[in-house]
Amino acid sequence: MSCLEARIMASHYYPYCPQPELTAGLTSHSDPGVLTVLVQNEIPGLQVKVGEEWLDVEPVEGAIVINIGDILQIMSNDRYISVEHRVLANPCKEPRVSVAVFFNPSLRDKMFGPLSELLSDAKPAHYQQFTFAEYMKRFFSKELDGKTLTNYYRL
Ligand SMILES: O=C(O)CCC(=O)C(=O)O
Ligand SMILES: [Fe+2]
Repeated sequence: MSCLEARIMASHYYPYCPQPELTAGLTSHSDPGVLTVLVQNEIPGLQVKVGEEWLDVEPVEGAIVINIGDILQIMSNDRYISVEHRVLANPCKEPRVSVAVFFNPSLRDKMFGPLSELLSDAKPAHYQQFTFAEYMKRFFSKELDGKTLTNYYRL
């Protein structure tokens, strides 16, 4: 099944923040789509949540970051787990810049859920079915707040 046809690019600019401890660059979230490809400049700030800990994703020249998104977690019935991440406010004088490309399904009215090939009596579905249109509407009407989208569709 194809599910990567719709690609959306978002650019982020994080200016110098003189009091970074008082705010956030981007609050904690996981990306809703299938995969995200991200490039960042040399200024740090991106963090991923591993267990209860936030770990820095150190910028590496020429490297790209690939995030697993929520709908891949759902389609794989939790075989792949989407990554919760956030960006700290930027304490450096140079701005932080990142460019993300989100790979999403293009069939907005098609039903999505765990792939039937992965399910059996021993491995029941962990998520309900939904259209991608309904799913994205829910994403855009909520806060960027951790993994609430996967939690909403979990059975
Ligand atoms: O700026 C970044 O490094 C992350 C951006 C991000 O998480 C997003 O666009 O979903
Ligand atoms: Fe993100």
